[in-house]
Amino acid sequence: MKLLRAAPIIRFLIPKLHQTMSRSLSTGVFQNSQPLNYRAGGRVQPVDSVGQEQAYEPSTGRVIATFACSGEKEVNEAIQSAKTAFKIWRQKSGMERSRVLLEAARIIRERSEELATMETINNGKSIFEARVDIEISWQTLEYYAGLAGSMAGQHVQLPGGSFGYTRREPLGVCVGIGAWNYPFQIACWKSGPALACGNAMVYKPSPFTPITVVLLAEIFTEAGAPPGLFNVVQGAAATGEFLCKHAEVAKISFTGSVPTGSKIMEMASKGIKPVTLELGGKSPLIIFSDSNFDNAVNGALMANFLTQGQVCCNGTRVFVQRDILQKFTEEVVKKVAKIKIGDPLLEDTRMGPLINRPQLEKVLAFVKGAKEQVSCLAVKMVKRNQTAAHHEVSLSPIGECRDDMTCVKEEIFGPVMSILPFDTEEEVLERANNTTYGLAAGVFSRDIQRAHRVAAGLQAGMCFINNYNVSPVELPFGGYKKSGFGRENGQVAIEYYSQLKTVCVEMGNVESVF
Ligand SMILES: NC(=O)C1=CN([C@@H]2O[C@H](COP(=O)(O)OP(=O)(O)OC[C@H]3O[C@@H](n4cnc5c(N)ncnc54)[C@H](O)[C@@H]3O)[C@@H](O)[C@H]2O)C=CC1
Repeated sequence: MKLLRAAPIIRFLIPKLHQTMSRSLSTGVFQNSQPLNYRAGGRVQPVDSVGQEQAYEPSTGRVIATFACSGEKEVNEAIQSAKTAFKIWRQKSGMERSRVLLEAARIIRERSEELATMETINNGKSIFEARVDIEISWQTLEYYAGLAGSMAGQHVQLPGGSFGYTRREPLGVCVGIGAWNYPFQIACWKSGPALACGNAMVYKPSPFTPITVVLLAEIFTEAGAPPGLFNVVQGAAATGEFLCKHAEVAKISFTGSVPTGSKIMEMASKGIKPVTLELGGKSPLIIFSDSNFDNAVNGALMANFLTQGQVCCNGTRVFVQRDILQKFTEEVVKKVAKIKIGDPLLEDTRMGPLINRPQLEKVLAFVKGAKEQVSCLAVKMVKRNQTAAHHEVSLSPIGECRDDMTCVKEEIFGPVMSILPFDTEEEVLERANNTTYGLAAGVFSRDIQRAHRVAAGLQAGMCFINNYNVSPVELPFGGYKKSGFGRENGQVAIEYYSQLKTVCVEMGNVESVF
């Protein structure tokens, strides 16, 4: 997400921007020298491997870490480590778990500048955005710390003084598999509710971004979590499959692409394991001509260009009512031209490089295809450093698109906004819903009845009215249709990391029918 997450906090952070941040690392310096797997409360080298991966600093193209992908034995070691911790952790009261999560949140807050810097180095997003991600991360742990103490069942009176009650119990060892666009934040979105419910976790980050999640593991240990409560295995698809197929795993929570989500569901089905799938999107953002114009333009920028456009819930199909189309497009183009692209560790940069060369090429292919089909109103190509393969970004609001264009139908995962004209509410709603995805949607209008009516008609799990890409941890987040199922954030996430036991108590004698 995904920066669904950021806007209120961005406002909150602006004053801090002017402070001079003491930072020991600059671009082109960091080199990982420590083991990146974590189990039983410490960093370890994996006991076996299925190949090797390299992680890059996107802004320079430098290799910053080379690591072994964990094999079946190492995955099993991590799961056994989690099982050991689970036995201790599940016995703790909600308040005891809460204290550990609060302490972890406090440490993240204290180390936020260091964590944000590492996230920027490994992911390429601007330091400004990385700070927001870290802020959301500790807020997530605080929120679930708050819920941990109040998880409770129901008491139900039955005839003759008998009664029943329900207990909300943890699932066991949960697996988290994360994407590269929000490495630290996704790990907190999964571990926060999982640990609050009394589970242990084995987490596999994307091989593109292996660094910061290990810092999270260390923070949980420092905060007082039993050794093995949060473990990290590194690797790509093969390692992920060992995790998904392991008999002792109770649940899988995944963030990533639709094809991988489908494979994970298939593997989970063999063991009848519950899954939460947070997948991609091609979300619509509908702008009516009666909306507050400046807000609508700003909303469209927030919906498309955070984290270089690599956000699953981005509103990449921007439907604009025809009478304001030209003015809107001109204003967007003007503002896009001013976005400061550059070294992501510099304070005034708002857009860094894409995650890697293949992602850049994928985005450029979409832009090329679109240019052949429409007259692009603006395509800005930036090549900051010819020698660094990864250090490029393409920024493109593409004007007057049609629904049948590839760039309008497929998830690009880059800084490309497609602008589509529309005339009526009925027409735009039908076109907005004409997609196999359903993660997010937005509507800008001053007509409150219309705004709510359109939100009710949109087939998406997360709808915004007069804003876009804000996601406070208090609100559930997740998709409709091929964008997945299950929810992260909000109170409801507790239901996805726990199971309900019913206890039926007889206060009288057993009346046998035999
Ligand atoms: N929903 C979202 O937030 C995200 C969506 N995406 C979409 O996915 C595209 C590809 O990005 P990727 O990182 O390659 O996504 P991916 O779906 O291939 O990988 C996501 C995670 O799943 C793991 N994985 C891959 N294959 C697996 C398997 N067979 N079993 C278990 N785990 C497996 C990966 O190692 C990674 O940790 C992007 O271009 C974008 O369209 C990517 C990142 C985040």
